[in-house]
Amino acid sequence: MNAKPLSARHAAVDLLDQVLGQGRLMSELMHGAAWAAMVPGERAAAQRLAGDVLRALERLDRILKPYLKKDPPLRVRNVLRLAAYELCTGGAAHGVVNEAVTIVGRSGRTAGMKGLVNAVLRKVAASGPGQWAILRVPRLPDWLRGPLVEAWGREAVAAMEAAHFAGAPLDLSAKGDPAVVASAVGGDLLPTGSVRLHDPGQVTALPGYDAGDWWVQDAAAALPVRLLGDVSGQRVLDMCAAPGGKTLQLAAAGARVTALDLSEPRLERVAENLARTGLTAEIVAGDALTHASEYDAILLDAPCSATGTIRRHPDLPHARTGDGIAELIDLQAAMLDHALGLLSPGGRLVFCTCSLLPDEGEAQVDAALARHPGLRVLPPAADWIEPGWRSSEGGLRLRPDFWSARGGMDGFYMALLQSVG
Ligand SMILES: C[S@@+](CC[C@H](N)C(=O)[O-])C[C@H]1O[C@@H](n2cnc3c(N)ncnc32)[C@H](O)[C@@H]1O
Repeated sequence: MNAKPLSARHAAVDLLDQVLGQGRLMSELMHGAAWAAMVPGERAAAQRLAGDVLRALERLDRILKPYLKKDPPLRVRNVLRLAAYELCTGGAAHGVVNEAVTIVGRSGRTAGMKGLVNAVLRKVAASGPGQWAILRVPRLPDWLRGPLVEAWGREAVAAMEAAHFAGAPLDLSAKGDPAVVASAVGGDLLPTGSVRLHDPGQVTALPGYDAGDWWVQDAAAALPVRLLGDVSGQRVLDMCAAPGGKTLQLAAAGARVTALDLSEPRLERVAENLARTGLTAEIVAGDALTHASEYDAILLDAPCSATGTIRRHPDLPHARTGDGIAELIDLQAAMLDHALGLLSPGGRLVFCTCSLLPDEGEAQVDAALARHPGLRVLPPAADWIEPGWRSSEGGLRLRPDFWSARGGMDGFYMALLQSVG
């Protein structure tokens, strides 16, 4: 007999265990038989619940602390965190507490703590909602908070933390006229041309999904391609292309795109996205550091810490520790150097990263200017650029606390480069 599919809460606790216990990212985890057996609505609910708990982790631990004399095993703590989140945000106590006790009871290693879970949650049901309303916005873990405070100051980081806690709306990029997409899906047309939905429901059920009229892409992530200007008919290399949001933009703008990426599985997503939208690009599996050809323009969306995407990936600050960023910085510099050698005379290159760390953005461009005497930053010219976005070396710095009244944007850095002489 087949086992009963996991409930959303049970699957959410499994996700929390692996993110917080093993440093895994949620995107790596939502595969396999147990996930496939779940009803789609339950899968989405599990992902949402785990994400909400990770956003609120510090606040939940503060609420639970007075009721825990000893530190419980991680799984029990995660069951308590999830239930506390639901109790503090309007969940019905009976159902929430019962399922928490059931989940703990399923494993011989935790079954002995059913009574504790029940008792703690009864107390949280009474006092938690009042505390929830007054506790501070959860802070980022120290490995990230420290460098961000150094780069942007305490006030800016507090505003970023508020943006991370608030989560992100859904942004779409249109294949054709964004005003038509905005009206079809009932979204807002942003000044930069993206379409924003605050309460989208199921993405694949939105009008125009099957027809490939749009794709999901954060408003900030849609800007690097726009810095390249008119690419119609030009040979453009999307040097780190997968899953392909920027490839789609380039193809929709009429470029002859080569979509290069090291990861074949990730390139399958590029192929699927091209097929759904009816756009074309040459897909190449290969290493950006050895790729050889010549291009009129190159988009280098380099691998990075992804610290700009935390609004959408609240698991990242908890699953990561900051290890490996120095290697990424070296890789970004090597990719940039190699990319400059692939440009035809007068060719343009956009370097960008979805990072909040200046070492992966402003400092990377400063260092490239020092290494390449003929290299220039071309200050981007577009009516949608706000003065506060410009950085001193000539690039654009976007942060999650920008556009707060509109619902924020991902953190991103981008600069338009050209070699002269
Ligand atoms: C930030 S993601 C790219 C996102 C993509 N531009 C988009 O908009 O959908 C970075 C990509 O770099 C790829 N990558 C990492 N090392 C690489 C290498 N040496 N050569 C080519 N691609 C690489 C990764 O597989 C990953 O897909």
